[in-house]
Amino acid sequence: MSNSTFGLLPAVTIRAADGAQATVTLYGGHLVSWRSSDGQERLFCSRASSLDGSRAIRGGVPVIFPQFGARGTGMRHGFARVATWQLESTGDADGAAWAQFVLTQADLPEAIAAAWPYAFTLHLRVAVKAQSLELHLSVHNTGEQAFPFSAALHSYFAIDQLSEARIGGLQRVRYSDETPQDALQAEEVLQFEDKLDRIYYQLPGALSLQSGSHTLRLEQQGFTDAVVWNPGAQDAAALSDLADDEYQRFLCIEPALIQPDLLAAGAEWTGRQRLEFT
Ligand SMILES: O=P(O)(O)OC[C@H]1O[C@H](O)[C@H](O)[C@@H](O)[C@@H]1O
Repeated sequence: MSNSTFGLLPAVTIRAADGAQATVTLYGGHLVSWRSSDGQERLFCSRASSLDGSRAIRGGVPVIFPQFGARGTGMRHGFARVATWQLESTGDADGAAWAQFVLTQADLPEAIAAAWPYAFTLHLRVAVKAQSLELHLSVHNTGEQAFPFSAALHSYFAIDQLSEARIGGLQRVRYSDETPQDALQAEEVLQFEDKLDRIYYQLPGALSLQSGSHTLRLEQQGFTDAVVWNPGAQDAAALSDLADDEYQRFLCIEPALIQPDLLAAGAEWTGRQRLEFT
């Protein structure tokens, strides 16, 4: 483990013995870089992103908690991605390097804590080895009152070209988008070249993302749903923290728990994702 910086943000870099590495900024508990053991950067981060703690990082893996998007009365996508986490522990296990980060109610600025007055502890564990990455997010209700929450890992994967990327594992899965009716995906492979913003519910199994000669397998547990998002040309142009052409270079595939779950006092929820390139 070494301390580093990413832009102006303090960060922690972990390295496995085989060369796989990951960098997480304390701001957001945000995984900003994942290099598999072949040295390839697997995550996208916008060259126009703020990297000074003034707003969420555009890229990497933002942690979404306690609300997804505008589905609630709180901050868009919640406060976890703009709060400052702490490094709790690091280590090695079976050739993997890991680091665990923690965020509690006490770490929140007063106004945010007042607007969401529940006692909680979030843990994010990041582990890398060879061609794989494991992310564990847990939510612990440390208070005496139940609270509802949604959560997601808003991963931005680096791809060669949007129009050529292929997502598998979504056939016959129900999704919602901006149209009024939910639909079932007919195609075996999802391929698109401009804006797409869908929530797929109750995934039956693993997903795959093929880009160039690489195939990424995505497995998730605890997170029941997955969001697939790319802003496309027009929305990308309207995002000040994304360069106009950059939408072609990433795809967000986000393990998510969209319908708020009610977490009882003392209870804990864990969502896991395992990513592996083949
Ligand atoms: O711009 P942000 O707040 O980071 O949100 C970026 C995107 O996140 C999710 O993927 C949503 O489904 C999109 O509707 C949203 O545009």
